[in-house]
Amino acid sequence: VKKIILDCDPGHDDAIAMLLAHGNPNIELLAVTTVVGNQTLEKVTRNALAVARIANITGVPFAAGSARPLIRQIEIAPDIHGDSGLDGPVLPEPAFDVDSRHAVDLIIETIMSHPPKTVTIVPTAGLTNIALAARLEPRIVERVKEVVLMGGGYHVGNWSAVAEFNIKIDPEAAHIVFNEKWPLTMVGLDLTHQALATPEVVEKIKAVGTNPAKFVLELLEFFGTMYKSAQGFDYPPVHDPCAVAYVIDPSVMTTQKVPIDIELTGTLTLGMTVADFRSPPPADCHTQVAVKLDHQRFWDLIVDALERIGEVK
Ligand SMILES: Nc1ccc([C@@H]2N[C@H](CO)[C@@H](O)[C@H]2O)cc1
Ligand SMILES: [Ca+2]
Repeated sequence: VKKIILDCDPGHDDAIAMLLAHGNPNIELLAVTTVVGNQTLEKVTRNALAVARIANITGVPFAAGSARPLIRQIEIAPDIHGDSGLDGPVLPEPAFDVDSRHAVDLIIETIMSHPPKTVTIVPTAGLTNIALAARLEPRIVERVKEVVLMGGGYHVGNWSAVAEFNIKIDPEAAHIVFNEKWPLTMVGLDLTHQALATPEVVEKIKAVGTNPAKFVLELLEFFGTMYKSAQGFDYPPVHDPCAVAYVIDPSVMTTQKVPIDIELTGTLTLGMTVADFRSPPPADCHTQVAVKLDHQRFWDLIVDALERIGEVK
């Protein structure tokens, strides 16, 4: 079983990533932490607790983290996620309250209380909490098993011509995270733009026939409408579950070792994840990018997770 910390900003695709992590038997969700991104910290935290209620996630601490990027001004994404950050479905009242600890403290405590190389960090949002954790307790860098994040893109951008939202909203935090020597897998837009929720996928989810599945359908409906109007996609790319899917079964996508660094001073390129494919990667290269997704197997994992979650009233 893979033990993970999910650091997220729900967010339609973050919500589906949480359901996948909760429903898949190979994953143990140790903690869920939130950070400003798709919406304000308050909104994404409330959304995370609502998803926990919908999926009946219990016994897992949910802690709120940074309300702002390290240095820059807040950028949110209402054009895609709406004013609540999880527009579309009616959200229930949370079943439990957010943990009293700060997300950064919960991340550190979780990693330091488990054996070395047993906990995976799965960020699906801006990297502010992860950067702060590495600065507050540098020992987590050696101790984590790996970082598997949704973010960046080696040839694709969505928040600028060349930068992806999770990186660009806090590029200094991303620079810290990508330059620590922990094993890091970047599941970027190059990969996640293949994870389209096509009508066939929607039919399979509909066939599950439970309330959590209905919630996912309502998320995809809104997300799809906004993606069409804002970015001209016929079907929405569901980014964040791709990072969880890699942790579940690395063979669900191909990867390539490549040095990556983050642009901090470019006028046109701020927040770009610059992958240097030029020469064979150095022997000590600790980063890799995700390239090709097995679309069928990816969506089968999500349908399977929903089937295992079953009905929740
Ligand atoms: N336009 C847009 C902006 C932000 C996101 C969020 N950021 C990442 C994709 O860029 C995902 O984690 C998703 O939650 C998705 C689309
Ligand atoms: Ca996200």
